[in-house]
Amino acid sequence: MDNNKFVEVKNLRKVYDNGHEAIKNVSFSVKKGDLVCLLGPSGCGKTTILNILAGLLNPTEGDILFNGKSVVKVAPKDRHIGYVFQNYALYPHMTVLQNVMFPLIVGANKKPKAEAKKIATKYMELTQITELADQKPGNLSGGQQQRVAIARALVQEPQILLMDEPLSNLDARLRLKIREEIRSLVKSVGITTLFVTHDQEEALSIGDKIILFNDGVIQQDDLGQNFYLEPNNYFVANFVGNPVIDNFKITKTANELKSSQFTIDLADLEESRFKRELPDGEYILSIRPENIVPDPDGLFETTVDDIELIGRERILKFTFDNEQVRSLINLETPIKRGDQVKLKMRFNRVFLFTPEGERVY
Ligand SMILES: Nc1ncnc2c1ncn2[C@@H]1O[C@H](COP(=O)(O)OP(=O)(O)OP(=O)(O)O)[C@@H](O)[C@H]1O
Repeated sequence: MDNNKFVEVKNLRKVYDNGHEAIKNVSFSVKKGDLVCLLGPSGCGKTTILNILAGLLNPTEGDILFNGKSVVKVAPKDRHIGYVFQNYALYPHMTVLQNVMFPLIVGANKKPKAEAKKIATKYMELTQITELADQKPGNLSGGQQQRVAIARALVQEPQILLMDEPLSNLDARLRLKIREEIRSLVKSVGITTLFVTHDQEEALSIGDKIILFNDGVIQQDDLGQNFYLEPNNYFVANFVGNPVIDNFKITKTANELKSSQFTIDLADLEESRFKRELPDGEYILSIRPENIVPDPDGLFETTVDDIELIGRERILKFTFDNEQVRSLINLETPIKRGDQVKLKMRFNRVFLFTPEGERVY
């Protein structure tokens, strides 16, 4: 048994009946006990993958292995999976306790009622809903319903937990609280978890690793910090990070990178960071807003269009080639709207992409 490949997805493809190819040759693996976030914009195929893992959808091609064994032909109920749906899917006419016990009192492996109640009680304690046992779902808050759905998914002690945007119906503050609770709960139970979200901050905060998708293709499968520090391509660089990364159109010549307002000597970049030889031509230079900062020796001068306060920091906004660009500065720096500032780039934090999005530096 290879614990590094507790879940293994191999060359998965899904073409829906209408011909839409939602998943295009996707392969990844999940380590036993890890909480992995499947991240990506709406429509990128996250739910399709969860449904294939759960057995609710058949793949067009490819294989899925749990613990080294292919499950493609195994019925959903025999895959030992817990699924928490976006809308919780609780039974409205049942109490919380009846909802949580339900998976244990139906089907071939049903347990005696007393035993089912004992197990349900254990998971209701873990998810802190014991005192809600006799309530109906309609009387519960979103966060409480969420906990019931998680308890119900865990009672069968599945080997894998799938969660599809489980926090999307909660308000911002509750999302932060519940995401921490989910992480600590799944870690204490030790269950291998795949958690779908479109929210990069959520993924960065709870994922042991993140798999970022776009248009049915994996863009990066990595530790959270690497999406930030070493994005694989232009899409990743722009999807992850808040405020979003700054992009500048540049032209490369033999010795220089030239934009409409600044010129960088190629000798100022680190040779070892080039991923390949760069022919002269058009590229995109991208840099995170905290790495382009006011400095009297800056590369270029610009006017501050606007300033946004975000907690302990401020975002300076300016216009470059008709696009908005941002610089992240601390609260104390005495700069105000309308000021002229010179901005300097930390060259070792610059990325270069081809117009097609390939990272070349
Ligand atoms: N039954 C279906 N028939 C045809 N196309 C489908 C079907 N279900 C989903 N799709 C399409 O497949 C793509 C992937 O859908 P999926 O629901 O997996 O995306 P997602 O990343 O989970 O998005 P969201 O966050 O909006 O749920 C989308 O373009 C969607 O329109």
